[in-house]
Amino acid sequence: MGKQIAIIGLGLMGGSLAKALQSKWDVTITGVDQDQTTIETAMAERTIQYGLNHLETLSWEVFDLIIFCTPIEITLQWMERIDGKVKDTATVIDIGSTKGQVMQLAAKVNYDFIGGHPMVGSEKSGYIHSKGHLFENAYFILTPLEQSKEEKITLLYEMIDAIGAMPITMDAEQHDLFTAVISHVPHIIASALVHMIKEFDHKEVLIKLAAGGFKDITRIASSSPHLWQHISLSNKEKIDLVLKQLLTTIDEYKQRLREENNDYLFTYFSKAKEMRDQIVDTVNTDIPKQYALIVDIEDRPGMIAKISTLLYEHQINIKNIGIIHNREFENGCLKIILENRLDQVSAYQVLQKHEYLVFK
Ligand SMILES: NC(=O)C1=CN([C@@H]2O[C@H](COP(=O)(O)OP(=O)(O)OC[C@H]3O[C@@H](n4cnc5c(N)ncnc54)[C@H](O)[C@@H]3O)[C@@H](O)[C@H]2O)C=CC1
Ligand SMILES: O=C(O)C(=O)Cc1ccc(O)cc1
Repeated sequence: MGKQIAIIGLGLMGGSLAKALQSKWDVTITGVDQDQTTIETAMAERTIQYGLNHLETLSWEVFDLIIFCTPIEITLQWMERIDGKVKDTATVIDIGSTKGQVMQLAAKVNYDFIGGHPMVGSEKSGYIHSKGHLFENAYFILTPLEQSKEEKITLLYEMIDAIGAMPITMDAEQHDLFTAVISHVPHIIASALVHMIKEFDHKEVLIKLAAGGFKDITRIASSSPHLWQHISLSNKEKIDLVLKQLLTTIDEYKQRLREENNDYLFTYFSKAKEMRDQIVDTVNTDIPKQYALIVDIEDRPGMIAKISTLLYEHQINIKNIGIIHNREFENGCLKIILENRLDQVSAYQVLQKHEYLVFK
């Protein structure tokens, strides 16, 4: 019969986790979501064996693993309400984007709660956008308490391995600072850049012209406002600290620009380039960026061969092809480099025609 798992919240993340666990582990999944259509779809697709549209009557004591995939404030409410209701051998986790608040509460409740955060997602939300291979090659952060039991951490390592992700352990404080730096503040800045447009005349023209860099850097401003409102409130101290540091950097730039300090300006951009190029290197060591396509596929044997053959049949030369082994903030995990722009466009069309999810 396998493990009895409850997944609370079957949206983008919960739906994806349910799909991944259903296909990769020996499990019986009960899915709970307030949205009845979500439950019906997940049942029809056999993502879950049992479905419920409210939490009040859930038999918490039957589950080996309970996973909260709800907005953080809902997770906090229910973490308190289930105290005394889960069995001793159960492991309870969440996958929320901030860890300070949940881990403070985890230290008080009388069951074993370990924080989790897969460092992958998208600007979309809801079950409709969920996919079983979302977690492949993504980092999955765990924030255990000092008293967390070894066998429960091991179980979560097994789960992370089963869904194709890579576990990293840290404490909640460190997690919230790191994510403020690499995720939360970048989301705030992306939205600030979009707001900046309205401060200037000819807004419509500016929007029309906003391509290239502006479009790249503001993609994440299209994320769920509800999600980011709650992430912001739930990590306000760390976000404040990081924003302060960022404003110091910008103020210094402004000052040096006024002084026309040429050396400073060059160093500003060259140091940033040097560091940004290193990030690209850790994501993928040997694939250059130009004429690239990203294909959202499952990381399983034969997929590269299948796509290479398809492009070969259409006389499209591949310069390089490889799996991206860190999917954080990426749309897909197979990266293809083409010889030239024409091949890039042709490959894009061929792959789309064969119903691959492909990004330029
Ligand atoms: N969206 C992303 O890219 C990522 C999100 N996360 C975290 O995952 C969690 C969920 O986010 P998403 O899946 O993106 O949101 P979502 O909006 O796609 O899904 C949330 C689901 O929870 C359900 N829900 C809300 N309140 C409920 C309640 N009281 N009872 C039952 N169901 C309820 C909603 O109906 C919805 O289906 C959040 O805590 C977020 O911080 C973590 C990593 C990435
Ligand atoms: O799509 C993107 O770029 C994201 O930033 C997705 C994301 C959103 C929230 C998280 O806690 C982790 C990842």
